[in-house]
Amino acid sequence: MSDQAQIVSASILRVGLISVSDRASQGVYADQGVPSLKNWLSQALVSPFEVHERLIADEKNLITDTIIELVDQARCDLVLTTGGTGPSRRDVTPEATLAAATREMPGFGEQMRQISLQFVPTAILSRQVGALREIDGHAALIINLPGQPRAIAETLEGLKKDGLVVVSGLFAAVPYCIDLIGGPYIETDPAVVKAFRPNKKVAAAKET
Ligand SMILES: Nc1ncnc2c1ncn2[C@@H]1O[C@H](COP(=O)(O)OP(=O)(O)OP(=O)(O)O)[C@@H](O)[C@H]1O
Ligand SMILES: Nc1nc2c(c(=O)[nH]1)N[C@H]1C(S)=C(S)[C@@H](COP(=O)(O)O)O[C@H]1N2
Repeated sequence: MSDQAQIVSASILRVGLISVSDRASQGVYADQGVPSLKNWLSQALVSPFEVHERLIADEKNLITDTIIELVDQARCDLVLTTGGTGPSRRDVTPEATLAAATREMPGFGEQMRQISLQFVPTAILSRQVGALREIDGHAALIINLPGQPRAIAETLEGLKKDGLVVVSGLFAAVPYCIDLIGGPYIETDPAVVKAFRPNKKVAAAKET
């Protein structure tokens, strides 16, 4: 690992939240995507964070532009999208995400489908991806989540039984990923999701 990757910042985590929904963006139903994401983050994160919210239609260029704006202008370290990952013609969030990305992080999509299979057999219909957008002096992790509001907690938190983790939630890997791309140090409530950091040097750097 490079020295640069060891650098951790004490600054606030900036999170972009994008709800991708034709009907919620037209007011046909109230958006539950962004509120569910905010609610989950407020329970899971014990370190400071701020959110930048967007509610948009399932339009590929609009989704790509919104991700780019949140990373490049708002300087978000993490962008979570919800909705538009399935096989319907209007579901274009994965393609739009990859259009904004510099590198894909295939493990996020793989793990999300593993988790979701514990809840619904239709998990394999989600084409959700994880990716990085890296620009001069800044980088962000972008993760697609399914549109069903309940899927947000399911995929981020994973499956627990009698207090034990049966399938690890994908957020367990997010803090270390943010460390590695030079973002702020994130701490979670282990009762919601336990952050896993294999490299003790990063944790030690944070304590000094
Ligand atoms: N932002 C949202 N707020 C509330 N419920 C939602 C939202 N997005 C999706 N859902 C619910 O989850 C289901 C699956 O989400 P999906 O992203 O496939 O939406 P969809 O069927 O393409 O419709 P739309 O884009 O109009 O929300 C939706 O049919 C809807 O019941
Ligand atoms: N955890 C979880 N994952 C899930 C679901 C769900 O309810 N919970 N729904 C599935 C279904 S029915 C579909 S079609 C795909 C794509 O959903 P999206 O288009 O709303 O993103 O996500 C799948 N993944």
